[in-house]
Amino acid sequence: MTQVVNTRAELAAALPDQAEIAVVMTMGALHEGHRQLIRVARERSAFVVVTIFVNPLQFGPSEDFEKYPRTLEADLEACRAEGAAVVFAPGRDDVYPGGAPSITMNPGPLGGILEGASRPGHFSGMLTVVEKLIRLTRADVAYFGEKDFQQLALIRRMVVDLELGVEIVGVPTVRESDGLALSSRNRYLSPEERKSALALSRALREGATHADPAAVLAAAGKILTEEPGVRVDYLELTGPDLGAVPDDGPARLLVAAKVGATRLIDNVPIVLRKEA
Ligand SMILES: Nc1ncnc2c1ncn2[C@@H]1O[C@H](COP(=O)(O)OP(=O)(O)OP(=O)(O)O)[C@@H](O)[C@H]1O
Ligand SMILES: CC(C)(CO)[C@@H](O)C(=O)[O-]
Ligand code: BAL
Repeated sequence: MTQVVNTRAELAAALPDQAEIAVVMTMGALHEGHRQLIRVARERSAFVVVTIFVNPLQFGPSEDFEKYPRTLEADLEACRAEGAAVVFAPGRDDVYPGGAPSITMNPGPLGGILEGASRPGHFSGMLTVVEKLIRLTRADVAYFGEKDFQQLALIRRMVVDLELGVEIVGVPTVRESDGLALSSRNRYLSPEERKSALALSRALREGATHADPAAVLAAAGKILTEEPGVRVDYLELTGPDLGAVPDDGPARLLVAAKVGATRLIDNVPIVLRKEA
């Protein structure tokens, strides 16, 4: 039985004293990517809390907070089907009882690059709510998708730097059979735009067939520039922790682009090899 709670008092009353508590945080409009996070959490923990909250603090003034898809009934159905113990779907006042907080998280240098450069304030708002939700849910372990790779890296860093005492588990990106990374924002795409959006995953896949950094970026970049419906924000190769590109070994290839009015992100792991 899945219990649905809306206030922090109801949430506190629903949490167990003994069992391990796992949390999957979402902004709703649940898809197979979210469901995979819940399934992975359920494999280990009997008590999984799913949070559904469209956090105003992480949206810029010209971003899509108002039009972000809200599909609560279908989301609750998905949480029930995946065996969540509790769904916490708070209102704004339950998360920010004093109104917009005056003290927020500083994401540090890692928050200023890639997504952070394009979305000022986004990571501060994201970390602020994630820290709150970790405490409100009394989570022992929290699951996040690799689709939002920089978000995952920042959360790991926050948990270490602030000693939050919660385990963070990353879950590989779930894709459609044609490669498109599942995202709630895919709903914004027209059929034509959806075809263009496939260039992101195609570019990453093609890039990952190369082992030399320049060849990786050239191959991925070629596919993106050949797709007229896509405007690239960044295409970057980094270390596995978003640091410097290693000479060889694991790295990450990340892309962000606008398809029509919709901004999409994707990334893949990649293994670099020194040229002989
Ligand atoms: N395709 C996916 N595979 C695995 N995890 C995912 C996927 N899409 C989202 N997630 C994860 O689900 C959690 C909640 O994300 P969120 O509710 O923002 O969904 P989203 O699809 O990323 O939405 P948006 O399109 O707004 O970015 C995050 O940890 C996110 O990384
Ligand atoms: C982690 C999160 C739920 C915080 O609002 C959000 O950034 C998301 O859905 O990825
Ligand atoms: N999926 C990350 C949350 C956001 O784009 O605001």
